[in-house]
Amino acid sequence: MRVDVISIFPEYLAPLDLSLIGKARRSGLLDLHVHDLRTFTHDRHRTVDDTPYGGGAGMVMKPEPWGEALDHVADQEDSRPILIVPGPGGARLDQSLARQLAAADWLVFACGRYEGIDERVYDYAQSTYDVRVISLGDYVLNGGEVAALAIIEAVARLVPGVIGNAASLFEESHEDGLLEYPIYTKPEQWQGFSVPDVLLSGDHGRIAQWRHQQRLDRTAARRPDLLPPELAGAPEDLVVGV
Ligand SMILES: Nc1cc(-c2cccs2)n[nH]1
Repeated sequence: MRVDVISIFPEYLAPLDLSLIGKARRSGLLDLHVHDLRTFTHDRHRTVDDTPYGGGAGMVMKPEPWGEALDHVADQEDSRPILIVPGPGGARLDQSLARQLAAADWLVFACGRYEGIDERVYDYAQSTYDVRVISLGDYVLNGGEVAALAIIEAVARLVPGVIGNAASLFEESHEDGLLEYPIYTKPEQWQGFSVPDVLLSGDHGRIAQWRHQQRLDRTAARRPDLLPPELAGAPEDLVVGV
């Protein structure tokens, strides 16, 4: 998978050199390119913003640098990339959308700052990109970089080979609609807390059943909205492993 990120703060994307994403870059699984939007300005002050037409607070990101940056990125390949513009007004990222994006060959991220990007950039990009506005949730960040990091991590870890043990992708929260079961490791006793006996039993059938029930209980307690319709609204003690 190829990923391009355009930002006025390219150093914000430095964490992508770390851990599993960094390893995927070095192995060639992830072809990541970060671009400084100011590269595509031509004035002495490398201006990327200006006052809003119609008045209002704050500044708007000028269309010209974005147009040049998007043309520069896209003209290196002949396929049609997905352009992701993180924003609070977009489609909310969830595991299903992350899986969809993980199937793409090429993602390009436009990280807005200030009050946002001139609307004509979204219109202009349509001819070359599949434009998507994606939100992390109903709260406002100062810029798209943090959202881009989150989306890239959620997507890249689903690319085959990025996570060494693919089995660990299953039974994660939201992978199949339920939250994950509690996990434990050594020591058996810690600060007066014990590991549940069933996990020490060696009875894999009982362990699987206990873990499934734990997932149902946790989902009923923390995210009842995720429960399947047949269980939605059932009192917690009746959400029995099905
Ligand atoms: N979910 C979300 C995205 C954002 C921003 C993206 C770019 C500027 S603000 N805020 N909240």
